[in-house]
Amino acid sequence: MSVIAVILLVITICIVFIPWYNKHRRYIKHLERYPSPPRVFLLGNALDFRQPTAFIRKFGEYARLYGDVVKIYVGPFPTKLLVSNYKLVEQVLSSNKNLNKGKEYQYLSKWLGRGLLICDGDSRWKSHRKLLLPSFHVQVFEEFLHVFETKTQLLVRKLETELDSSSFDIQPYIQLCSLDIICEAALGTSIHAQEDGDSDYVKSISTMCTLFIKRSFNPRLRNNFLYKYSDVYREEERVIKILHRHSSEIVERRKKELQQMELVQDEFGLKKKLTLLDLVLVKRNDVPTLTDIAIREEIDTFMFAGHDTTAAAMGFTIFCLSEYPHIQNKVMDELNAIFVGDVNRSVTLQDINEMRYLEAVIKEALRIYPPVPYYSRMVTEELNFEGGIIPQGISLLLDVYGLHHNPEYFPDPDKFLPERFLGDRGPNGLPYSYIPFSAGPRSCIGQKFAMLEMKTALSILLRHYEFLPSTPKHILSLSAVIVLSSSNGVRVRIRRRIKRTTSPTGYNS
Ligand code: HEM
Repeated sequence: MSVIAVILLVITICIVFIPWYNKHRRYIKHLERYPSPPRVFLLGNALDFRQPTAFIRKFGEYARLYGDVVKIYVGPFPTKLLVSNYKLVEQVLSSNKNLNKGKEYQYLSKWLGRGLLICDGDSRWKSHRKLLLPSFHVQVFEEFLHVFETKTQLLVRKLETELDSSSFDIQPYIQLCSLDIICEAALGTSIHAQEDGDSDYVKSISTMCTLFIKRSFNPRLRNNFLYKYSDVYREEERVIKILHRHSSEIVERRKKELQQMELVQDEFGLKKKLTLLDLVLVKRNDVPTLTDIAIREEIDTFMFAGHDTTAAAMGFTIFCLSEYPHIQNKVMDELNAIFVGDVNRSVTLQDINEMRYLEAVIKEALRIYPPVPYYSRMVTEELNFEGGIIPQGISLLLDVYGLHHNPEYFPDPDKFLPERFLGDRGPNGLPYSYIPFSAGPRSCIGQKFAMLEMKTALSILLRHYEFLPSTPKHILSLSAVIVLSSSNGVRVRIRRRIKRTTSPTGYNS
């Protein structure tokens, strides 16, 4: 190697390595007071997260052994804090600062671009959120009830094949139903996921989630340069093409249809055949950053953020109901009073408002099994917390699962007790201890949509079927692949619910 080459190498090292090293030394200094689990040289704690099923167990163990703010190393330096400290969670979520998501979210950026979920919390995010918010108004949702209903009726028919099974995994059924719902409600198009679960689009969504988790905790794949030479990268390129082609085609088709439609404008834009995409298309001229690509990104975001989460919540709610028959009976009493024994009557918004106990049941299932068990925020403005500093560049991993299972906030945390949610003030008067939809400025925009979808779908399913525990008893193996799932399925048994003959209303099994 020539002298010049050596000098250039030294200069490069100085330019790249020294600032990088200094930044991380700062982290070490400021984060000194937080404990950390034992780690491996250069790899840090990465080896603890080779399996998605390890997350819940490992994070639980970290919090138990090291406290409610734990330093995590992914590589040679600390980059994350696992946070289940109520005060810090409140400080982060309620603030208008530090609205950027953690670094891991970038790994979804090829798919979701700068869509609402993963974009930085800047003025662009603010204007898009403001524009999209009216699309999630309850008045708009009345249009979606029909979609929720027809897709759930199809699910009811699909489940008939399981009537004789001693147990089966209900999750894939619900997942496809939820995908059908979000596609029809968000895009106004039917992808017939329940009829063709093997479609490339459906499979690509699930592959993307798996690739994301592979990258998040693998130091080699986290490096953008090395990542480009991996199999994971090639697989990602393949599925992204499928996902983008699908949503772009739909956006283009819908744009043409809208031009041809005779529009009757109301305060939300359209009166008939309203979809989330229509609402965005109608309002696009108000926001210059809402280009064709940005619209596709928002639609991809709805697809991603809106289907797996809701499916997980419904699957776990059904599992809880199968395990707690007396609670299922209470839900049925409520449904009997509302539908007066009619299995087929359509659900109205008025009915939904009356389903208070079912709502408490769903909320309690969201507590025990939060569909997004962890989410993260990047510290962009250093935080003052308990007399110390959390420096810029650190990612805060908010431990929703840990908070929801903390006996201090929820006595008997593993018990399914919907009654916790029947009062007006929430379960304990501590709003940041229960955050399945996050909270504050970047909370879930689809929360009301999801609750409406779940209440409609569950009220239909429960009028048709009784959910029973599987034999032998099924123990869930929880796995956090962005969204909480059970790696051995969500197994239950079903029995057709028969209308009671002794009483004018109600059902029996
Ligand atoms: C039970 C169902 C759902 C759960 C548990 C859930 C949970 C969450 C959580 C925890 C966040 C914050 C994530 C973070 O900070 O990284 C979030 C954000 C978001 N959710 Fe949901 N979600 C659900 C359903 C939906 C639905 C149905 C939609 C759309 C139709 C949706 C769209 C979004 C969007 C766009 C954001 C980003 C909001 C922003 O940053 O401004 N979600 N959701």
